[in-house]
Amino acid sequence: ADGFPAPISDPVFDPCTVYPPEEELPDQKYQLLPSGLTKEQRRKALDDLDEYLTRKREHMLGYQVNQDMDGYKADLSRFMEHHVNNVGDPFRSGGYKPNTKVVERAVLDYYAALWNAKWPHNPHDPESYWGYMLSMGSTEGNMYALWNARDYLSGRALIVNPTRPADGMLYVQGQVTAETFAAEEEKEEAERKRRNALRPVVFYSEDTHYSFTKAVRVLGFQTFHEMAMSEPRYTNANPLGGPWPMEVPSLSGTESSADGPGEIDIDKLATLVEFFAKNGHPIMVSLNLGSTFKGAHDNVGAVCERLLPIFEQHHLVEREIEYEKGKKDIRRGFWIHVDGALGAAYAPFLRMAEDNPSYAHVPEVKMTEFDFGLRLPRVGVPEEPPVDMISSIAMSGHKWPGAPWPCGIYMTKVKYQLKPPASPQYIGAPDTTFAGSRNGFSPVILWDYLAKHSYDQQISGILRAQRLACYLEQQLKRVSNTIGVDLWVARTPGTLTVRFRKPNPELVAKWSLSSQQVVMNPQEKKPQKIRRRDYAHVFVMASTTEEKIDALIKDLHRADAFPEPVILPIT
Ligand SMILES: COC(=O)[C@H](CCSC)/N=C/c1c(COP(=O)(O)O)cnc(C)c1O
Repeated sequence: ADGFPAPISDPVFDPCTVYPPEEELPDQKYQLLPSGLTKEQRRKALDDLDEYLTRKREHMLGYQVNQDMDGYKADLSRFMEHHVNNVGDPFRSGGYKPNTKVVERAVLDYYAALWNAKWPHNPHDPESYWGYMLSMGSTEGNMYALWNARDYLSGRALIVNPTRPADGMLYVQGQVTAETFAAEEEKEEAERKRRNALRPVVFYSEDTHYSFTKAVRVLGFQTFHEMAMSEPRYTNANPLGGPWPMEVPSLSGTESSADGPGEIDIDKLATLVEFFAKNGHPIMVSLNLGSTFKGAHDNVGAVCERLLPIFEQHHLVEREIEYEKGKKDIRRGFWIHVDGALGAAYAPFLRMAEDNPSYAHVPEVKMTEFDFGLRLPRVGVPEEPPVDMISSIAMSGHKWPGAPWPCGIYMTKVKYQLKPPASPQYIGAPDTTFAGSRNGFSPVILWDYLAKHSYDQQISGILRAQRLACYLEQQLKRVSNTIGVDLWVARTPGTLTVRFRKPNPELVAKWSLSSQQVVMNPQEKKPQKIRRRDYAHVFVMASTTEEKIDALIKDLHRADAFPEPVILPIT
């Protein structure tokens, strides 16, 4: 009608009638036209968006992301003038020169030092670290860890035959040499285990982030449950008894894991791992350091101490992988990954505070060792060097540190690093990361954050947050007593989040409260006897203040705050 070219295709119906209504930010305002928008329309739409985001930022309490943008705008807005792209390996300059790889390397070195890795990166030293900054959040880091572990444990070598064109890719299915199982009396049994030796199985707890379910699907990496269901000899042999659980059970609370601390049940993990290890399968375990809903820290140290003897017993500490006739490689048969999306950013500083009396920090629970420095003596062969137990760590940059968009770090060691499946000449660097084009702004954001916050400031920051989480828990308990409603207030010791009964939708939206429904009695077979609870949680981050908590508490005192029909009086 306005003489401009009409849209290539008209909408079959008005988008504003079907998309989820955001009263505070109507779709209408953001519809784009072939003619573009006038300056006034653009300005108004952007002003409204800015106002909405400002209001939400000031009230965001429900997710583990720091809202404090720490003045990045002042320092860094000038970088919006640049198209940066860190395509290719961070440690190779590559063909695309407008990149910030020098900054990315500085950030990676910083965390390598923090996580007790051998640094700087040296491609010729198997023990030195390798890593890269993620263009997504820890979903990418965890997915890369699963890919890394899957190919490492299944004996695959992505080799580029020097005589082939540089982008040649060849998967060679390695074989675990017969010597590995030579001690087995029964040859047929040894042969069966040898066949399993390149069929890895992954374990993670029921409190693990949903991105793992997605990642194992994408990668075709079998969980222990899927392996058990696909192998007839395993299907009815769950060592825990009864049907195989989908994930490793978490520790139980008074009734079930629903009201438990959110940590993995190490006894059950060990029993499940043992079952597959004794059948010859290599093992991947992912552990949470700051779990999604309860902020729980799996006891990484205790898990490693429990599993190493199992790995020793079933030839999973050192295995010979034969690529081609006579070409052998000694590899691990286990991979422990730490999903430190939230906690890998602050756990080192908690451990420093515990070890330094000047911080007068008496922890509710000591923070577990979790990084590349975690080494355990060999069980069967004490003369051998101790075993470094952790193979990879993922961390989000937008959670505890608080980047303005998803980003993070994946870190492993050169000895586990996949040879790049392709070496495209046109980027001038090996394609060792997950993404093609990679965010080059995130390294600058994290660099600026780390340049501004000394270790001392970071220690004080995490101690403040822990104290504030305790304050929040007390205040919620007081609300519960004052209004005479059981709000099921709970905080796992040492974590930054408090969970409680989900309030009404208006308050959930106002404070961006993340919520989750749990079944309190999952063993119950009669549907009418199943008891569910709707929980919300607040995460205390650097941007969380006592004032914000007090304002939330005030809202929770409102008569309509908890409209639940069945409100159990305090017993
Ligand atoms: C419900 O909360 C979440 O899904 C948040 C990310 C959203 S924050 C706005 N957690 C993501 C997360 C992830 C995925 O990280 P992202 O890809 O950065 O979202 C991996 N591991 C753990 C333990 C996580 O908690």
